[in-house]
Amino acid sequence: MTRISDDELEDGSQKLDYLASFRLLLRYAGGARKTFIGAILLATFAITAELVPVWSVYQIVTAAFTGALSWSFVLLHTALAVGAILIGFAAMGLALGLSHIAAFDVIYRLRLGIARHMARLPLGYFADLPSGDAKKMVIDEPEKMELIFAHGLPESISALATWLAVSVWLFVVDWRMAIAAILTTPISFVLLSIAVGGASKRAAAFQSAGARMNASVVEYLAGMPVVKIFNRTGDSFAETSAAVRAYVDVVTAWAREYLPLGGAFYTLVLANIVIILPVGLVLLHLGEIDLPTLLLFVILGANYSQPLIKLFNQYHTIAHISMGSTLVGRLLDEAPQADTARQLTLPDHDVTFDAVSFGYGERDVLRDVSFTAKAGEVTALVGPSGSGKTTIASLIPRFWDVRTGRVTIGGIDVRDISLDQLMDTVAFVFQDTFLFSDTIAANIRFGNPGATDEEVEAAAKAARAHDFIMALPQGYDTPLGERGGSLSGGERQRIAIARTILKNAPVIVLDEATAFADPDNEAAIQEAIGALTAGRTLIVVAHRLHTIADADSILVIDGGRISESGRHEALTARGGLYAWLWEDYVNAQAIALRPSHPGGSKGAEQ
Ligand SMILES: Nc1ncnc2c1ncn2[C@@H]1O[C@H](COP(=O)(O)OP(=O)(O)OP(=O)(O)O)[C@@H](O)[C@H]1O
Repeated sequence: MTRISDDELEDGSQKLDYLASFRLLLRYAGGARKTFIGAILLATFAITAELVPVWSVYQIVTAAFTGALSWSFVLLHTALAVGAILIGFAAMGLALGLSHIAAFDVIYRLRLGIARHMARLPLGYFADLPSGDAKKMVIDEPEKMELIFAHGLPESISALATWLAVSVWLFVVDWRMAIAAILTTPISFVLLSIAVGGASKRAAAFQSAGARMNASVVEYLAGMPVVKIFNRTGDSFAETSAAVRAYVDVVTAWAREYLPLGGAFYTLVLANIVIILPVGLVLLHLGEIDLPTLLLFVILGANYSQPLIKLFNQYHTIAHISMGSTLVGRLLDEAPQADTARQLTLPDHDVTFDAVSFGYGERDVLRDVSFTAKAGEVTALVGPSGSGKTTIASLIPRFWDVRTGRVTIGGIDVRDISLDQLMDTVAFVFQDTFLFSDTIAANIRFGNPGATDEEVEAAAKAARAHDFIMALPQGYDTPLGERGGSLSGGERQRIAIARTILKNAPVIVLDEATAFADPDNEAAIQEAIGALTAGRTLIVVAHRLHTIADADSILVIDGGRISESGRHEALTARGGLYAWLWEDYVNAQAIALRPSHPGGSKGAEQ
């Protein structure tokens, strides 16, 4: 899984992988490599050009002391200084332009790579991935990397290159003064590495506290109806407020640990004047250096470690972004689902499970499941909650792959059928119907983008959805709210069935919703399902047992195994688990429909 586990989050000692973003950069740089190198060279040139005025002053002062000063000399060096400033300014602008072009190129490729990779992961993976996480991976995290790729990288490398070049120059001018100028730098770096080490240990806790705070606020807002109905506003807000407090605590602890040493670093890096000046004055007094050299070190030496501050300011950006880049890296390392380009002709559309075992992670859920759902028949999966019915259904379109055994369609292992062909062959109606924020017609047409208006309407009629659609003010052109929120649950499911009818897939898997038990809707949904059946392999995960009393085959799932199978009459007569489930169901229905419950089954749902 790409999410950082709770244990990792709790354990603040998890170290940051500072190179995570750079690894992604190398992987997706492609043709942008040259542009990046160009940007770095230009930025180095620009920063070096900033030193020309200092060099010019040094030359003028030296000339003044040696008696070689002339107006033309001063003018030449002034012109050089001004020219260098202008050229440096232009070069830096160009460097940033290039680094942005390269960064957006890499981020575009990275986003595409993540999206392509996600499309090749088992579909079940997304059931476990909160939709916010998916967006974070594709949109937000790559976006943040722009700060590293477009700014951090060229600025850091050019700052380091410039610092090294100036160091060499200072050593060439006078090695003793150069040592005096550089002396505080190693000490300040030792302090910084201690500060960074301490802060990086808290990085995971920092990220997790931030993520929890966000999640808590979003949940608080999203769960407002439930919070209000149960009158838990105070408790619920207390939890959100605790999450915000926890974040503040982590940030404060981080700041307390980082700031003293971090502050000492910034002070020391720029404190070399306290060494340069006394050492310089002694050497001047001894006649070892001349005044221009002392001035050069005072002007240049005192500030020359400034680029290093720029470099280490990037540390915060990199630390902030590395955790996200690590998650993106882990997502990209998830094994994709094996696929084949072969287009096969399936001899028939019988679906067979052959000694299938499967589990989520370490946990076994299905054990040695074998059955055949015949084309043209209705096969029902029934059993207690959590017995594995939905899991069996989800192995058919390869939402997950089996652990052992095989699932076949027309005798061919689903893993040998291309994913494209498999998706064309199998339609899956989910318990939780997903509708897009688009018109009703567009939602139905999603099953077959080429369908005409007449075909869309015919599918809606077959799904018993046409009448309620026509009763809406804009009919088929009625826009739906987010996730179809403006329709009732039963209406949403009939739209989903219409979409499936239009898809016209030979194998249909229907994970029956439990929630829509009001009699009108139920009868309509039953008729809609009837329309799906003709000539197809229909596999229904059934909760309301009377809906499958006529099924050609009923498989009773218990603890991940098939405990019984047969038709309704035979199974009820057998007196086993199915008979018990049926009796239980009939009793529950009788209670729900008793006149003392005016709301009927709806009342029972509350
Ligand atoms: N994505 C998942 N990750 C981990 N465990 C899962 C996942 N999906 C289901 N499970 C577990 O697998 C077992 C079987 O779940 P499944 O949804 O197949 O049961 P079910 O018979 O369809 O239940 P219900 O009738 O309540 O829908 C359950 O214990 C469930 O907690």
